[in-house]
Amino acid sequence: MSAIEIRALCRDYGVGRSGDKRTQALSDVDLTVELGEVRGLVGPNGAGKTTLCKILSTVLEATSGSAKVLGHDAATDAAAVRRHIGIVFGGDRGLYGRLSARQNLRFWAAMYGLHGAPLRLRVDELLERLGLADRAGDRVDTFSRGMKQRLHLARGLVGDPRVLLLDEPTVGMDPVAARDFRSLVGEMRAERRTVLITTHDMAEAEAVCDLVTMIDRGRVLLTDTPSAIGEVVPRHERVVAGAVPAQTRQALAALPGVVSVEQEPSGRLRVETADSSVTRTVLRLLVEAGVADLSTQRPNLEDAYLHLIGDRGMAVG
Ligand SMILES: Nc1ncnc2c1ncn2[C@@H]1O[C@H](COP(=O)(O)OP(=O)(O)OP(=O)(O)O)[C@@H](O)[C@H]1O
Repeated sequence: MSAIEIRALCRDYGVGRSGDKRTQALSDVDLTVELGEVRGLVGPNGAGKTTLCKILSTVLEATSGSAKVLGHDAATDAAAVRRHIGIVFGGDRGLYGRLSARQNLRFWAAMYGLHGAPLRLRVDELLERLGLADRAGDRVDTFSRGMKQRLHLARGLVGDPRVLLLDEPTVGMDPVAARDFRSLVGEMRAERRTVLITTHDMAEAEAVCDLVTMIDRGRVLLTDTPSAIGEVVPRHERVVAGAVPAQTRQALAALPGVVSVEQEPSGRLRVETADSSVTRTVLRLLVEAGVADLSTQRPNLEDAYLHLIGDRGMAVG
């Protein structure tokens, strides 16, 4: 049995009163996520990621097709699906700002049917585990975004779910908070929980996901490991160099086998080459010109995203 099994899933949003066109948010989506896997779902704004998460979490019905969690159908067996999933959204949605972290968690634990000593124990364990114990009694509206996200994750874990849906979990977090959050996702994997994480952030998908599914305009484009997806872009190698003299830059641009020479926002020069022998020539030229700030790169997931989807809805960094 797979953790998530989606077959021929379609979802249309209705016609407005003015009779304007229906939006097909999901078209014939097939997706299988195995137990214990961390799967990324990446795509631009409006790709259908949230719609898919909503169907899996039983708050939205599909127009046709099926979505199953641990073998339970989200449409016909919603109560069983809800018992097995935890849902974590980005931002402030779903937190009670005027209550403390502990009060929030106790409320949700009660919603999951816990009470008395087991409820208190579970809440205190989660506060401890997510590094919120020191601030457990403080109002949530005094929390930083990273702390709110950890509280969201605690909320998602309160029912001890086998499957976690994380919808843009690190949106708006600073890099340190985002890194901490990603290491928590690593812990979820170590506990053999299945995680489906939607993100715009390619670095995040690359850092935490076993497999990534790219989706655009409601259709699945491809599913593969982050590094294999990096391979779908033309296999140019890349040299990035800082403080390159203008003369050397011109010489590089004129070299046969150099595909492009561009300045990055950081001011460094990015040289794409057709193959590794050209890369060696580029490196030699740069070293001879006294350039010390040098690195070589292979295409990554972000390049693949831009190649396949373009820069619609892309959030970089
Ligand atoms: N309630 C709704 N009524 C009508 N159309 C909707 C509704 N919700 C979503 N849509 C449309 O369905 C499509 C998919 O939206 P969805 O929110 O699932 O995308 P997304 O990939 O989550 O985007 P984002 O990254 O912006 O959150 C979009 O064209 C959107 O405008």
